[in-house]
Amino acid sequence: MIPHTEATRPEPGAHISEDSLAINVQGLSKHFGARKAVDGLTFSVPCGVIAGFIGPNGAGKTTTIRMLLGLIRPTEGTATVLGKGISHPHMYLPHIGGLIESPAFYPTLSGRKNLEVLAHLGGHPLQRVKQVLEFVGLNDRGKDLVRSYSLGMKQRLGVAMALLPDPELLILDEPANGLDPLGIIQLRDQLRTLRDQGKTILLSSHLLGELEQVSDWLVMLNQGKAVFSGPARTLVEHRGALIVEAADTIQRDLVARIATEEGYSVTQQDGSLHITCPVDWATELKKRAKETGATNITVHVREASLEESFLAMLKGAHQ
Ligand SMILES: Nc1ncnc2c1ncn2[C@@H]1O[C@H](COP(=O)(O)OP(=O)(O)OP(=O)(O)O)[C@@H](O)[C@H]1O
Repeated sequence: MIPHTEATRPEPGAHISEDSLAINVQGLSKHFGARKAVDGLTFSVPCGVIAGFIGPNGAGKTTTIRMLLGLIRPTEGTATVLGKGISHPHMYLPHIGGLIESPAFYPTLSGRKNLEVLAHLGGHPLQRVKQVLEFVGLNDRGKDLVRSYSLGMKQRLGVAMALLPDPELLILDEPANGLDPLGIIQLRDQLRTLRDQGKTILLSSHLLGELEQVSDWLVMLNQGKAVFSGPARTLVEHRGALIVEAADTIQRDLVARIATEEGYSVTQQDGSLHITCPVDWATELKKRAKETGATNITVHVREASLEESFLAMLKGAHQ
């Protein structure tokens, strides 16, 4: 499997072959009694991207991650991680690093010692401990006992733990938990560095602004199902808005009618029309406006934020 670099990272809409997928989930379900935590979930993540994994509380993100890490078995469906089926996690676990919920440490050992113990157990070279401590910015606190660490420092140590095996794929569940704003910026840079080394990162977070800045790929979950899986650009471009200024009310009404007939929501704001639609519909709108005689209009394109896209997706708004 060839990891994607800056040059080979998939472009929006590019066809992605199955063997270039780091994660491929097909119809995966996990039921806890009558509760369907994950319900026929299908999505994929290509190699070499940072994939944001988002969804409201209880959407099934952690349950999915637990299945991908081989911690629980699915009720139905299949998935592959690095090309190997999740029914045989020992085939791929040595190549992945995971951080899920609050990682467990030995509180009475130092951060460095915790990593040394894990390196020993996992058969990783001891020099990795220094490298990962430096990478997460904990080198000068490495000698301190973990029980004296702040929440953010424990999160950093958790990321260091996940990096110990120099994994091809990193699965991080809420890694920004407890990090201060500087820590979040540093984490973002660290993730980009790892991606640029060719690694794939699946990252769940409630901080949509953060995910928006760092994700190449997005998987959105709601009630155990994927409501979107694809390049991040596609989503925000698709969910944008057009702000139309017209020379007079007749032309404005003509434009409003074209958009309404197309099924898009149209509102008036400060004398302009606000059309919620894919931003690439601007060309079609201008053409049709001209045909109907609205020749003196200006169309501004406004891409939606990830938050707006996410909310619209959850409401099942017109695409
Ligand atoms: N072991 C379990 N037993 C019973 N129900 C569970 C179990 N684990 C998860 N659930 C339920 O499955 C659903 C999905 O939970 P999950 O933790 O996967 O969601 P999540 O998307 O990670 O949520 P959050 O963003 O709040 O962490 C929830 O309704 C949860 O209560």
